[in-house]
Amino acid sequence: VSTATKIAQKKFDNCIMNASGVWCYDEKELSALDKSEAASFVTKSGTLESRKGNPKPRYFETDLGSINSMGLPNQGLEYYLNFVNKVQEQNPNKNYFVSCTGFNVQEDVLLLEEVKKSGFKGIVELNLSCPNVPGKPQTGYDFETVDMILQTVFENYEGLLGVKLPPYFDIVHFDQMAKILNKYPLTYINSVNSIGNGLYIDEEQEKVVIKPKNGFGGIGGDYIKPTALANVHAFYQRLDSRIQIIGTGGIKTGRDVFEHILCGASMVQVGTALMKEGPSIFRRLTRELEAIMRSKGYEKLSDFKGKLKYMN
Ligand SMILES: O=C(O)c1[nH]c(=O)[nH]c(=O)c1Cl
Repeated sequence: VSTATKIAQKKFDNCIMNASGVWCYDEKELSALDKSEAASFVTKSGTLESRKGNPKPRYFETDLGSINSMGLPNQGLEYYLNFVNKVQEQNPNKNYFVSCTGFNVQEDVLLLEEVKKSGFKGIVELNLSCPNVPGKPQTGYDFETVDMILQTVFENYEGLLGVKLPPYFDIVHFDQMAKILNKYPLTYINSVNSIGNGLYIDEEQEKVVIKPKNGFGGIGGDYIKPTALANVHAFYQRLDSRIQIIGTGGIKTGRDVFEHILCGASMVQVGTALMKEGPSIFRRLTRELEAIMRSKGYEKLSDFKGKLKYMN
């Protein structure tokens, strides 16, 4: 049987979805994702109460990516749980994600109690890496706190739960974080969030381009793909195989999807490029990935997942 026929017969499970924060603020945006070719969707990170977020302009697109300092604007976790529970009922064969984030461990526990009370059957993404709430550090860079949060959260929460991590830039930090993560019954880790506190400048006006934090914001897009691939692969090398990896960062073509999977990702999420192109991007990325797989004779993701070669 020809390779092409084999691929046609074993269409791989779609593995592409949105990154939290992009095209997922309200029911309208989430419904558009649900209608698209995306494998699933994740909501904007919900907090205990709804939030307006930082003053605008707080998002800016560049040729190579984006800078954002949204400040966690969201409708509140309850809104997202109500909506996703409804959608989940209509599509039992899809696994939906709800993202949430507290400002301390007590809030994280309250959020997960709210999830449990709502009867949510999907996957929770605990965001440990928002870089844009003035005065709040990125939890993911405080290893002891991450350990304490996961220990506390898993004392009571039995559902499917993953964590959204910031990018790390030090091999010892990969070692230390993996050691902590391997202690817990995590469904997955999502690596990476934006690279925090970058600065993009309008040279003509000699000015920053976003209002919050004197122009400092999280960087996404082409700028961060090498960092994202390194984080995905570093955790792939270190985590128990029971913990899946969602790869996020710098994805705008089928090649980028292929590279994230080659580094060990089981699924990928698209942020900046989705913001630029809209939900039709999922059809394009799926087609481009299929073409690459066909040209290499791969039938399913496991044929190449994590199989990045080193130079011997
Ligand atoms: O400013 C934001 O809302 C934001 N922006 C990001 O780039 N990552 C996050 O996790 C969040 Cl929560």
